[in-house]
Amino acid sequence: MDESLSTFPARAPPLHRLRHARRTAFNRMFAAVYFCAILVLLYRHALKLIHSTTFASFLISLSFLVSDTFLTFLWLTHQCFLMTIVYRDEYLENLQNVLFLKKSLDFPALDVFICTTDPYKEPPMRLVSTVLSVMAYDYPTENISVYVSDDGGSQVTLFACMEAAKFAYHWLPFCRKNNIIERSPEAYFATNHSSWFSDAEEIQKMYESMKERVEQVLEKGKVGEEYITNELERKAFIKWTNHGFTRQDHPTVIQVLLESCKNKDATNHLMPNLIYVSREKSKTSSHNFKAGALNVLLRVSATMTNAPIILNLDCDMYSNDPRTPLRALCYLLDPKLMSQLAYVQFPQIFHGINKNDTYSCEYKRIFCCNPLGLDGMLGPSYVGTGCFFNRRAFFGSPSAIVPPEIPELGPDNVVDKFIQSQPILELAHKVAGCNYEYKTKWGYEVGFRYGSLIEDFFTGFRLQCEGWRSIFCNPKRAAFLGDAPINLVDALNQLQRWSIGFLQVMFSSFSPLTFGIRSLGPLMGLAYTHYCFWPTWFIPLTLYALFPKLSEPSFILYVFLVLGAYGQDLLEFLIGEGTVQKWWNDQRMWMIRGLSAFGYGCLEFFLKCLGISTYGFSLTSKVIDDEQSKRYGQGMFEFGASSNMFVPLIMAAIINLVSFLMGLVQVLRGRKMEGLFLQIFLAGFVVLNALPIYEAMVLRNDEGRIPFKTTTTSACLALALYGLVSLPLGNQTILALI
Ligand SMILES: O=c1ccn([C@@H]2O[C@H](COP(=O)(O)OP(=O)(O)O[C@H]3O[C@H](CO)[C@@H](O)[C@H](O)[C@H]3O)[C@@H](O)[C@H]2O)c(=O)[nH]1
Ligand SMILES: [Mn+2]
Repeated sequence: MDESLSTFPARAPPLHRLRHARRTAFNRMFAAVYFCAILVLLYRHALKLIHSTTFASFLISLSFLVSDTFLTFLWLTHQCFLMTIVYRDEYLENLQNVLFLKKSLDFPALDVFICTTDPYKEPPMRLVSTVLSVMAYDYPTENISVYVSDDGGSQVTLFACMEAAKFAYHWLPFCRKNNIIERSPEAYFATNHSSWFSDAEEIQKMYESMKERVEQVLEKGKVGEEYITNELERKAFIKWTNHGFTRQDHPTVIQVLLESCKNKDATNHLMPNLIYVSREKSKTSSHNFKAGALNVLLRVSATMTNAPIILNLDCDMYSNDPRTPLRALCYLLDPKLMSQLAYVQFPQIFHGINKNDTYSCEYKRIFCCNPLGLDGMLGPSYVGTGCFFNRRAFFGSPSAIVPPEIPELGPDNVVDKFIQSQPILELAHKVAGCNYEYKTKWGYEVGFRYGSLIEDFFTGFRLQCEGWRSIFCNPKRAAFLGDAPINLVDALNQLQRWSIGFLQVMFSSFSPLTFGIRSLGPLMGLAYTHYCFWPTWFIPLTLYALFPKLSEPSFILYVFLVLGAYGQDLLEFLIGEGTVQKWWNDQRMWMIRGLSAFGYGCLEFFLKCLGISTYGFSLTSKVIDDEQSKRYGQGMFEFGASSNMFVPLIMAAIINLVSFLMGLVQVLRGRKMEGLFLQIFLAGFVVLNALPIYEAMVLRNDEGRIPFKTTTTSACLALALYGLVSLPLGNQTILALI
């Protein structure tokens, strides 16, 4: 397991260390006990099924057996995250020695891919900060090349990149001289550090004036004459004036904004390469969203720099620590690991999350907890950003290379011409064309994987199936920081897209073992959703079928299973530096997602399977509205825009409230508590979770409240559902309730 320590040549100092978490022993024991409990439960369900006397009880027993078998499967898959939890440390100080031993005295070249799509949803200034944060890495600057992919084909984005290039002239020396840690200018100026350095004020002025220009251009939607400073720039922007240049239909635009062998900064240091790429688009071809963009960058960068190491970032994920590439190198340069290692994944960490993370957008499990467990096995999934790749991994398994159609794109090709030379630019344009991949292996066997809306997971999954491994690197100081959605609609839209992706990964790569290990983890939420929400669609039905006597062993089993799962989950969450309140919001959000985003995602997925509809990539908005952000800070739920997704949610909230109140009335009327306990307990639990929903339905007047129309629709549907469910059950249930 500990490949780093045991196999390192005696002379070489270690680059990293691996530690096993002590809690795995407990996890394994607990899993054994829990599994026995599940088996007993399933056995009891089976017995009930065999001995059922009426058709209704047969159906109910069957549904319990089927759903609990499914849950068992989910539980089993989740165990992969808990059985082999590992932690890692890196020794950055030993890197130089290792490079010396390898006789390659310089650090390997690094190509950074940054994706952006829509300047109105992804503010260009955010992109500028992300770009600058990597350009200013503590790394030989001439070895860094930053490629920006603009899927929006927007001149505003190109303008922002040009501004970033000009600002870098001052920013890079400033960071170097003052040893700044926060190298995203936006993040740096947002804190109060500026007064520490004499030149900080001046550079802040430059930053503000750049910001003003970019925002003015954004507002106008195009780059006016007054912003163009030379002929080269004019030539670049002329492309947009061509007839028929639209976002969905335009030729490739590649603009080299900085070339390291030519451009120097204010202190005469070399600058990194900075290249803007907007791939060709046409309405008639499929573009494969982000993975499509990344594959274009993979080829364009191969023609220009072909660095052996690639860092992929989303436009809003700035680098928060200038030594991050060195950290990744501790693995990527490890002689014993490197031939098998496809990528080093850092967690996605979000800033600006409110105190208790109302929408549970930290995704601690997906991005922090689960990868620790996966790292002990084949390695973490690739999550789309903050990931350093070995370029070679995109071209077949570690043992057999799959050559690309032209040798210039191969991982071993050495580029010996200037980036801006005619043949290089010609080839770069050619490989960015939208028909280039036609009848090739790109997207399936070569490059980033196509076919799902979370191509990221798919890509990592494919690499692991090919025999590569990956590493999870989780330093104390967050390596990358990004924005999370701050309203419910955005948070749910994001998850709807993910859930479609998970389903796709699941169905297209079915192999019982890997299937669970790789892709189902996040769907574990369904398990909790099931336990808590099984009753809310069928309250009367469930109560009828559930165990009226609290002393029944099945009931006790259920309590153990529910509390056991919840308890272990809470523990894992707290160990991951979560708080109880955050955990509470997190479990609430799992229920909410189960009732909205997951449901709609599944529906969309099956409609697509049946060929009825198709889906797109609804981009997560990164624009922050002040009022909204204030309410977010106060921890209020922001419903805002009316969305169908809220309907099932509000229905569940109403049904549970009614059920809870009815239960209470029964108790007050003096009925025996025993039969009602479950109703009151389960419905009460849901009611407690749904408090912000009731508040947003009736008590609030601000923009974030639930639209009246959504409330009435949901109430009517809830009534209809109640009628529908009570009908076939007839008097029995009604009697049971009265
Ligand atoms: O056609 C497209 C669509 C999206 N993107 C880029 O993809 C990135 C992620 O899009 P975003 O809307 O921010 O998705 P999120 O749901 O916020 O992102 C999470 O989920 C994605 C998968 O759905 C992952 O790729 C991301 O890394 C992860 O942060 C952004 O940089 C986009 O610009 C493209 O380049 N082209
Ligand atoms: Mn994002």
